[in-house]
Amino acid sequence: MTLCFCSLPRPSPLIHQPHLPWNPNPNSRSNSSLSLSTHRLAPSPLAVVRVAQPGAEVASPSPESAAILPAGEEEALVTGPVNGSSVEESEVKPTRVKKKSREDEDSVDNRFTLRNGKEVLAENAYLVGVERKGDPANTFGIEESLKELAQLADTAGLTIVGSTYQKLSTPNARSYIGSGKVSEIKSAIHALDVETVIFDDELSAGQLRNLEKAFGEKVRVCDRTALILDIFNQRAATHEASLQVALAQMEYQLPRLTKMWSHLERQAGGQVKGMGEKQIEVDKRILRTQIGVLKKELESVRKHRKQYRTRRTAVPVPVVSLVGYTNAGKSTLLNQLTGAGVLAEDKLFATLDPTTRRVQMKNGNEFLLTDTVGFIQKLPTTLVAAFRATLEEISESSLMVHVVDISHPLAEQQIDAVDKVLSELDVSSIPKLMVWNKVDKAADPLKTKLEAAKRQDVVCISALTGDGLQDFCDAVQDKLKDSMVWVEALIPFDKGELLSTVHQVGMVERTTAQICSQKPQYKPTGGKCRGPGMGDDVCIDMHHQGMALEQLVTETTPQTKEAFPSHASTSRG
Ligand SMILES: Nc1nc2c(ncn2[C@@H]2O[C@H](COP(=O)(O)OP(=O)(O)OP(=O)(O)O)[C@@H](O)[C@H]2O)c(=O)[nH]1
Ligand SMILES: [Mg+2]
Repeated sequence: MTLCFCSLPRPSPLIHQPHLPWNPNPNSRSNSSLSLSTHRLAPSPLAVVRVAQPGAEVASPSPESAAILPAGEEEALVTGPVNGSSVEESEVKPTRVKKKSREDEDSVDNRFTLRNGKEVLAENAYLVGVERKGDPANTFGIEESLKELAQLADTAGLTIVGSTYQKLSTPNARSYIGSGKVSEIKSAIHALDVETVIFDDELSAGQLRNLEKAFGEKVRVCDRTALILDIFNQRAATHEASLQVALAQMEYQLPRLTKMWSHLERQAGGQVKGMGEKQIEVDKRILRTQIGVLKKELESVRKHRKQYRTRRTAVPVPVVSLVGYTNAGKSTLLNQLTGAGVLAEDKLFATLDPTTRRVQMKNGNEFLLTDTVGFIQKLPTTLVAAFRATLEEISESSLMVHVVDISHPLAEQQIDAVDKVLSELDVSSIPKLMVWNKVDKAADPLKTKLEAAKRQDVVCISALTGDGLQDFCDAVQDKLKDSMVWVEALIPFDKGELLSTVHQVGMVERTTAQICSQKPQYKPTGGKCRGPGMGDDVCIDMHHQGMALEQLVTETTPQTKEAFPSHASTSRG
């Protein structure tokens, strides 16, 4: 007889697939929730994207961006998809383009860069920040925050031509920055041919409007939130991600609709003011309806996703989710361990959709590893709320692995920013393991490793070179064990096939020969217990959590439903 000991995972790890069955075509235009969109209400992307239309060189997604085109002789009206994201046909809006001379065409051609398979016009962007004196929440420091904003702008396809910041105790209610700074930026706009001014903090509708007035209507003004939303919009590749981004954009747009109408007012020479006010109300109502429809659709996507994951819980393999600051190396780690081949690049928000893959450890144990969307400081709350379905992957995992880019000068601040977002999610009860990644890039890798060794719950790795991955798997296994309970169980000799399942889903601690006659309480009802000399039964001791073992036996081997669980004695370990 053989007595073995193993552990089983938390009872409800939910498993999912990266591409959901109800989304055969991620860029499908059949999303009914968006059909209410009118061209005026659709959030306008920041980047200008080239469309494949004969005779049209550039399609501008918004009236503002049309203005950035070099002055041309003639105007033409074309329709075309703005940026290839999942928008409805009805959203495809007429956009103004200019027919240009060959010289103009060449110069515009040179400014297009390829972003996520789309050609994006690299507008000249100028960055503006405010350092709030004595603000304890401002852990990043204004220069670092602006550096990150520059990275975001680069990811969105913009060209940074300059930046500035101002120290203020409180931002100006009307223009966010002081009037002197506004004049300084106006000069920079002329000198550097600036087309977009991006503010590092979220601006109110009034501030946006006033700054646009101050800088002139050819200059687009936006904030960090709009930039992040725009990147998400560019990157959304699945139906679910597109829905979530659309919702976040509409929520962001709702209080800012006045800005859009004031633009039209300018065109009409201020003659339609009263009508405009009425129109804003109508627009807001339409937008609210759209938000409601989107929320409903997302709720059904969520339910679908949940049902799908529940079906996969028949074999409760633990799920480990990778969380962390954007660009920390989560996808690289998933690729190294599983060969998933997901996109990993030196850009912010490379990943939007979660991907789950099975990790097989050397000792035969398995866990599922889920790559998730990265976080960032000042992450728009609308985005966190809209990505609820995606972020549920984290809240339903057995273990969270917080991946940190330890070579980054602001690693500590990034850790705090991630913890802040996590505190908004319902994940405080989930065990956490911290991984210091990119140790190969650290100033002193050896010192960093020694520092990690001193700390509990920290593993030092290089996802790129593969250094420390075995330590990582061991640490994951140890951590998973913490969330399991100890179970001692007898497997009847003639139910030996259960052993492989038990090894797969639990952690076998010990295997011992056990003579049934000495432990009559383990005598199986379904199997035949053999006495000494007649054969061995298998008695296992394992960690599991309550129903997991019952589920395992019930759902994977119904014929042993009566025999196995009734002979497993459980105790919290
Ligand atoms: N030197 C070094 N570079 C790494 C390591 N891990 C990841 N990188 C690089 O860091 C960049 C970002 O890696 P990703 O895996 O895309 O990062 P991520 O956390 O998935 O980023 P998001 O999807 O944006 O949240 C890529 O250029 C990787 O090659 C590492 O251990 N060492
Ligand atoms: Mg990633």
